[in-house]
Amino acid sequence: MHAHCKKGGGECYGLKEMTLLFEISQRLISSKELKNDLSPILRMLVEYLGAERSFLTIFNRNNSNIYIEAAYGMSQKQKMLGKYRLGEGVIGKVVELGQPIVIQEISKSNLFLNKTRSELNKEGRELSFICIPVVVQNKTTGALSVVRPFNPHITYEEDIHLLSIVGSLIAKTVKLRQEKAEELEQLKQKNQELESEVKANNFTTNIIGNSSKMRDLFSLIEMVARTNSTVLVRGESGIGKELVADAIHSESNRKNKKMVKVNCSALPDSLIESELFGHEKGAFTGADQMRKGRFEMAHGGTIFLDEIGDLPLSTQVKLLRVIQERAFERLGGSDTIKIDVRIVCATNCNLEKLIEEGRFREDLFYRINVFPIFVPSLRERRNDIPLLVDHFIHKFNRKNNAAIKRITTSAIDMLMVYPWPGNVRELENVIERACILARDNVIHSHNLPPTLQTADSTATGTQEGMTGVLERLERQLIIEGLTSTKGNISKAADRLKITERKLGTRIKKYRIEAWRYKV
Ligand SMILES: Nc1ncnc2c1ncn2[C@@H]1O[C@H](COP(=O)(O)OP(=O)(O)OP(=O)(O)O)[C@@H](O)[C@H]1O
Repeated sequence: MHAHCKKGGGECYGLKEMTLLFEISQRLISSKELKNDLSPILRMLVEYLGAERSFLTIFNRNNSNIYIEAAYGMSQKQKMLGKYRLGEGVIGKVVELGQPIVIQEISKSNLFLNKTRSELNKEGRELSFICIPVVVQNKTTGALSVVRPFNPHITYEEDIHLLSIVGSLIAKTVKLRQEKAEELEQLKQKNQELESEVKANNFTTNIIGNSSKMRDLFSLIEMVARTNSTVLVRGESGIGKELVADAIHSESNRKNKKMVKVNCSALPDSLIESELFGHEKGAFTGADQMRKGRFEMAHGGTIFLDEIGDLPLSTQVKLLRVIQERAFERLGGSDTIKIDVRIVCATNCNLEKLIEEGRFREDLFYRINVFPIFVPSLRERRNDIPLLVDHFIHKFNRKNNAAIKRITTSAIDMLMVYPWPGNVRELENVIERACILARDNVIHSHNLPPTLQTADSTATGTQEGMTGVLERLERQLIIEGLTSTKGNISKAADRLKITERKLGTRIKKYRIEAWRYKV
């Protein structure tokens, strides 16, 4: 190397540099740890060259950022500051062009950005910056830089030559670091995506809707969630009242505590009290152990009382006391239990009418009606239908590992005009059924249930005659009855004001699959 030295003098490259290269290669051969830390090599470079600092930057191909991977002679803070875009400053240019760049006197250079905010001269002596690309398989993986006092005895070709040899010695390690960093970056990105998915998985992604009515609903939920007020969620069946209750809990500061759900209509009157308030051992025949009730279980959290209109009058009195005093006794017990619980109730009943009929206590009504939230029916927000359909197709695909891609315009048209007595629940069922029937991963109008087929789409029109039209109407009414009672035949018969037997024969006649409406 001495032979290449263009200028004479003691600072000329020579044996010293040969020794440096030899030592670097020795270190690379013997140490596995260098894979993790390149700074010993940078230190050697600085020491042998009498340089100020040296650093290695790596190019991240995922985001085109170049950052300092290892350095010697720089603080941690300076390292953090050393971030460059492809083509930005000296380093960005070296990586972009794959060519070395030398800046003789950095204090006079425009290209030298000094992002790391380092000194631009050393005790009055100018500093030079030499940067070479680290190339692996013809691709620039990073750049190796040295900042050292300006030395008029050394030509820059020599600097570049020496650094290029060091660069090729460490190239493999740099490549590994690059891959690792990119992998890390990808994981970070994935993590961020998941995090935002979880965040986005807040109530507005669970409760689908973009109509103004739904947006109003979202802001009501947000407002009330933060308080401890009792909430009454009202609206038709299958409309998403339970989702609203979930949202109130998950948006509240009780979200890390339990949410206990009780369906007041699902429990026989004889059991509801012990279910809600618990019982002591021996409180009644069969009570061979003490059992905590749902209110106790919900302590610190939220209790959701669904179908509150179905609560027997005797239990209503007790509930009133819980709401007023947050206190109760277990069945058969005398100790008063105090609880801290947020109460959310829901109903699809006309509570005002129940009060008139003496089936619901007026005082309880006022206690639970502190903050009523009305959930709009699907008919009132038809423009949400396409969004909901997409959501349910996605949900079905995920659940069944299916690949339904789309729904035809004519099928969507049919969904848009249907009155949806069973609301979103009915729409969900219709889409699930259509997904099962879809043959080419596309939902067509013929995959939708007959109730949705209009005269136009079935091409019957008035030709079917009065009996046909009446039968269709009868069938539709039965389906609506079943939908609104979740497939409960006796309740549906009640609602349709016909006997259960009569409803049974009609269901058979029209080949209605009543089980489909059970949820
Ligand atoms: N806005 C919505 N976005 C997404 N899914 C919804 C929406 N509304 C309802 N659903 C879905 O419809 C079904 C019925 O919802 P939910 O049980 O909350 O209704 P509900 O009003 O409580 O009914 P009910 O009064 O019969 O208890 C659920 O599967 C729910 O996930």
